[in-house]
Amino acid sequence: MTAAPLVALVGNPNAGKSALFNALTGARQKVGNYPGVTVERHSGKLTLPDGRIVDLVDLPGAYSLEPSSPDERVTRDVVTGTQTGERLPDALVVVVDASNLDNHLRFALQLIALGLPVVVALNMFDLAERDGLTLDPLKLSAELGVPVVPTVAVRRRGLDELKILLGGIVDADAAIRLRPSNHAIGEDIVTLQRRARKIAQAATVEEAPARRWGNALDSVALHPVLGVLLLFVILFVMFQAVFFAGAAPAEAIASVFDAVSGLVKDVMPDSVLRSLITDGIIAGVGAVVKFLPQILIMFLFILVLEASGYMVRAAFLMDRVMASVGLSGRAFIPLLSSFACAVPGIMSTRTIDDEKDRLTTILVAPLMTCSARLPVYTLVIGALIPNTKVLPFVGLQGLVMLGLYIMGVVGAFVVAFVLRRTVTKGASSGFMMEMPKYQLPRVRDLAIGLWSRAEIFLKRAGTTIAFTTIVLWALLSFPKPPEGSPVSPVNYSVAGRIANTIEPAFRPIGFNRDIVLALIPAMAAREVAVAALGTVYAIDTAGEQSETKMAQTLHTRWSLPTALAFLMWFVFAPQCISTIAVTRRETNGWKWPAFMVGYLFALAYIAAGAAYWAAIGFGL
Ligand SMILES: Nc1nc2c(ncn2[C@@H]2O[C@H](COP(=O)(O)OP(=O)(O)OP(=O)(O)O)[C@@H](O)[C@H]2O)c(=O)[nH]1
Ligand SMILES: [Mg+2]
Repeated sequence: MTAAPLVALVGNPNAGKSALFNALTGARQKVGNYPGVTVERHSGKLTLPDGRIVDLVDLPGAYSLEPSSPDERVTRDVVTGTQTGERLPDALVVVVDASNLDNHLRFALQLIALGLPVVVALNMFDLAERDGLTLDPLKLSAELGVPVVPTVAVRRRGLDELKILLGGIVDADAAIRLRPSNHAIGEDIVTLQRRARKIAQAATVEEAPARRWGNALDSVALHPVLGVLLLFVILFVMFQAVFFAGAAPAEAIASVFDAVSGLVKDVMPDSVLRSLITDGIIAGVGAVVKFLPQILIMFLFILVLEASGYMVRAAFLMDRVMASVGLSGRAFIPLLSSFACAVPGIMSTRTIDDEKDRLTTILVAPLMTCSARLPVYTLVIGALIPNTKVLPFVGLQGLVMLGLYIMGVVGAFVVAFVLRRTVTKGASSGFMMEMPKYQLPRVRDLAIGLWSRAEIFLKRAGTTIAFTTIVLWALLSFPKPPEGSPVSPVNYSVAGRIANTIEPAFRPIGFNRDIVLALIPAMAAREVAVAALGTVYAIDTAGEQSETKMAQTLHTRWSLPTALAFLMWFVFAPQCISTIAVTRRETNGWKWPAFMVGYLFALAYIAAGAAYWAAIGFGL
């Protein structure tokens, strides 16, 4: 049996390769309206009209065959057959953006010159039409010498034609494989660019000056003052929405968990097993899951900003700030993805060409406030920061939350500044990123994006978080104090004793025993802190605790300075095993993850202490 033919999707960043890949294979690869979304190869299966199966790979976007960053290297190695563990593709689908033809044709010409069978997907044909650009695919095909098919990946237009053409070129019996013509491969960039422009002109039938509302939008979005203002307004609205719109659904989820817990208590006699189910699993997992609405609201904002094309504008605005601390403009998007989770953020640093630049970005990425901190922040802020309005529509809780996010960003900038002058010394490179076109986000894409986040979150709640909570529950429940003992069950337990031993080390920064108890299991994943507090209080109050009442318990047991210290700890502390693991993988060793963990713990301790003593000093 021969293996299925291998076809690779290649082209410039943001041409729509992943959108096409998803449409052809039914996969759900992330698409986003900015360059550098895909940084690894992904593969899937595609069925041709004649029933043959083809292995399709989606590759990271590249600008040319001379890679300037690790993700582009993957692309070059795959199409030249030098990637280890990967055979040379049998054909290429070269994806070009019809509305940005001369830029994209440059790379297309290099790819065609490799000599592999090629189909060109003239993608984003709808955007070209919107911009008043009329193209002639047949003319383009004649100029390039390969078949060309207009496509609109996101509306599944042109897919059937594409598959037919593909069927024609992936012929398993093709005995002769064209030899690369060294013509365009050896051609210098200027000649190549000139040829690309000529071909684009030849294929253009008409270019009507379209409405340039995008430009009008950009004159505000990219304005040095108005643009920054707009960015802050957007962020501000986002954090207010997290609190206002998220609160009611969060309470609804909490009351469902309470109801289930009540039901278990009604049908089961009081036993260790019942305590495991109610105090351990339901209290722990419920405490985390209730934050799902807030996390989804935050992601909805981020997804809309990504899909609309605004993110790259924000990156451009921040470029000057980034450069002043020695980070490259390209670091913006990895850092921004780290607001979701540092793991994909650190992986997307592969789009940064300079090694020192890239390392600095990796080292500061965990300072961006990831979504795992959201439950912790929301719980503590909700419990201890008064729900007052500073101004109409401006809630204090949302402001404090925004403040914590800003603290993380400022922390990252300061650390980057210091690192670039010490351990990762070097010059920073400038901003080089194409501005994507503005687009209305598609509901389907948003839904898929939200769904995949919800899946990741719930999976974590069901695995890592449930597991650590069960272990913690066991450590908190045994041994049991003898009947009539004055010592509380938690203090008598193994976990309580461990926490009481460690607690003195944390007393200078205002942490109480409950916090220390929550902190230890939260080393695995941050949300566990919330789950752990849920379990601690459930056991401590002999099951009287409920999800909906957790905030009240915190309110009575924690002082404001302690709460602030706790929040500051979470801004900085490196409590995430996955982040450490991905840093090891991306830096090929333990040196940098160890450095990262060390400096972050030091910062966390200092910041928490400073917050605690400052709050006491101000008499809070
Ligand atoms: N209007 C329109 N938008 C498209 C089309 N194809 C893709 N898009 C959008 O263009 C953006 C980029 O698409 P992706 O599929 O992520 O691009 P990519 O080529 O995989 O980009 P990288 O992974 O960064 O190399 C996304 O916002 C898509 O929704 C199209 O034919 N028409
Ligand atoms: Mg992609």
